[in-house]
Amino acid sequence: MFTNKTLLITGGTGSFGNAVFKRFLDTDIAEIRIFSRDEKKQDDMRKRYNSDKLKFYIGDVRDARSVEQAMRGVDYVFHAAALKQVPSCEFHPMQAVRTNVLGTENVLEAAIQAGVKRVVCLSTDKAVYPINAMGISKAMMEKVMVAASRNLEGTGTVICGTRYGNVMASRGSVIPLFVQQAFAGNPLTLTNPAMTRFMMTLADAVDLVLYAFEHGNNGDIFVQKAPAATVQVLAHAVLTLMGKADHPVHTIGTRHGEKLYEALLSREELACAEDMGDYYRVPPDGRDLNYAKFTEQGAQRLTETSEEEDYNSHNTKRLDVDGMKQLLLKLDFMQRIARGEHAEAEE
Ligand SMILES: O=c1ccn([C@@H]2O[C@H](COP(=O)(O)OP(=O)(O)O[C@H]3O[C@H](CO)[C@@H](O)[C@H](O)[C@H]3O)[C@@H](O)[C@H]2O)c(=O)[nH]1
Repeated sequence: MFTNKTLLITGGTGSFGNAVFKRFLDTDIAEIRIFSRDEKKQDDMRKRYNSDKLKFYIGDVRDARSVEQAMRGVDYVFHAAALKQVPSCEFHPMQAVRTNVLGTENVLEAAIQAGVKRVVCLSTDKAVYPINAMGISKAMMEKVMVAASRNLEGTGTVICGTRYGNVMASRGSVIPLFVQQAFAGNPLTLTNPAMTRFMMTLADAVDLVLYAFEHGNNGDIFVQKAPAATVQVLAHAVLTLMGKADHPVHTIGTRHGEKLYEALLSREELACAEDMGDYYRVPPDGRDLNYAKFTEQGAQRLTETSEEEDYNSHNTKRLDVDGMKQLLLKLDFMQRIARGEHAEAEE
């Protein structure tokens, strides 16, 4: 299916990069290029997978030349390189602009120049109604992606995007933190018990990106319909699975730049989204820059009085403690923790 094809993954040494290349490793793809700044992780991957298909490119999406060099002869791109920590982007917003916005421009320009066939850009729910620098920079990344996709008719290049929410048990996230606090005999720290988050596994995130890869048209953004839970439910589910249902839990308050709930689609996007079963597809705004058209043609389905809501972690399917436990047990990490073993966070 992918004979003689070359795939490039920017940010390829990260958790997503690792998960996605494994899906391609056993196909007939000719080459998978791992592009990242991280020499050490590249070396670890080289030794660990020892595959002729894997090629390693040291570079930075901020450095257009490094991107152009890695892009030569590439057919498909997954653009996963990003600054994604909320606090660090909050303190260094221009670093988020350089990597997430300008870096994306570099990747897309290079991909178009090199005649790449398909590019999928990875975004986050934090880009919808953004309130922190990370989300704002990702929202701009999406705008750069959609704008670039407008000029591609007749070129053979398709650029589209995905948004996903929290990846359960990813490194540095709340699930491994709760587990570690419970092991250490410290109270679990809840920011706000009523705060909700979409719950997705890394496998779900990869499925979503591969769905976009297969079905995306220029400028489309795909999201997966996902369940959500409050952090209180999450904490109780983790503790019950560890056999520590009575472990103390403290409320510490909302952190800087955090929302009570996340949205995967804005109200305006949901109004024109195509329901594809497990996914929503949001096509780009097809109006051109002709001023009259842009200002006079409103979205048909949305009026000021329309009751249409956004798609968010408060109004999606809500998991109770049992449902949350079942979902947690899909994770290798949680299965091991539930058996009383030590486990590292999902990659
Ligand atoms: O001690 C803690 C830490 C976190 N939380 C809550 O747990 C939820 C998830 O927090 P966390 O795992 O830190 O994720 P987010 O801050 O939502 O951000 C994650 O999810 C984003 C995608 O939405 C990624 O871009 C980020 O890199 C990743 O850290 C939130 O409601 C937090 O308020 C607690 O209750 N107690």
